[in-house]
Amino acid sequence: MDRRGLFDYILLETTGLADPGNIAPLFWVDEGLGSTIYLDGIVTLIDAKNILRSLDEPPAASAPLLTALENEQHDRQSGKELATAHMQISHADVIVLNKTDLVSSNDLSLVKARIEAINGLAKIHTTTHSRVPSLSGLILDIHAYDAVDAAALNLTIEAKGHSHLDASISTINLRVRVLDYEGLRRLDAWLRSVMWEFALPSLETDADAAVNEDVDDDARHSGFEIHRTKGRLLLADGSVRLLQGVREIFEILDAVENRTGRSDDRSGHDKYCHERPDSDAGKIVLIGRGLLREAFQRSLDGALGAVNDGMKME
Ligand SMILES: Nc1nc2c(ncn2[C@@H]2O[C@H](COP(=O)(O)OP(=O)(O)OP(=O)(O)O)[C@@H](O)[C@H]2O)c(=O)[nH]1
Repeated sequence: MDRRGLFDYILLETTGLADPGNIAPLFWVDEGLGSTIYLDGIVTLIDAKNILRSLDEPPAASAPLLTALENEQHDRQSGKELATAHMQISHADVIVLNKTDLVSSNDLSLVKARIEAINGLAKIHTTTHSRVPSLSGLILDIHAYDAVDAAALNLTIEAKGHSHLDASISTINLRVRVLDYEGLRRLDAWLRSVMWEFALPSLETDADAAVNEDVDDDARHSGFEIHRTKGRLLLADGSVRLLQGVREIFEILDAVENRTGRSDDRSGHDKYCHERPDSDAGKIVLIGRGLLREAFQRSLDGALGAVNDGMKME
């Protein structure tokens, strides 16, 4: 970086065994530190012919060189274990699904469905010989860590609807009510519990939350892990905040958006958008292992509580 201005992009190709979630936080540096590098996004290249086998083989066979952190993560897992291929798909912002000429269109549909079941957010480009129509916007300059496309969040799951295809890992979509500042504080606390403690706050243990007799044991679900987080939060003052996260690191940013709900670039963090987007609720999308949508939704609703309905702004 001493040679400022000489590089347009840095494209880091990891080994086929790398877990992108260990690497991404290193490059997702706080702007306050003055780094001229930012994490643009994670692109995963998939071999359409071999991917299903890679997803189904046990982790020990697919990833013999696990780091200590990965071992710890595998130890935490219950049920079906994750292959490295799962990690590389779940963290991807863009997926290049290559060698499509080597599979039938039927098999290609199965592969796509399986990928979408794991990661409902990633944009998938099908290719032969990895040829994409252009690099910019598809592979480079994707701004996956600053923009949050409202339409993409809304489409996730509902439209794709393959959430049970992969038992190990999935994408879930949570509704978030319009938030006042207290609600935003509570959401932040909920995210910290979920991402840092791997604990889903239940209404029974959260003294601040309203008592709800419907809560049962699965509301306090654990043994999950979250790989990627994205969200759009609507505030009662009409502004929009964006949520971005990878593994235990997350950030809530002010958004600049136009009417379509498509967010602008990083330069706009300090300004607020006062356009109310079409949908009447915020959305959080989580990608990870062991995510039970109903339990997460109930826990989140409970954590946000009645204060959230008050629409009080300071
Ligand atoms: N039929 C067909 N062959 C392809 C395609 N893409 C790559 N290949 C061929 O597959 C062979 C192996 O290449 P890759 O699978 O890309 O190997 P790689 O992943 O770069 O290998 P490593 O980086 O060592 O992991 C080469 O002969 C490529 O020409 C494709 O879309 N269709």
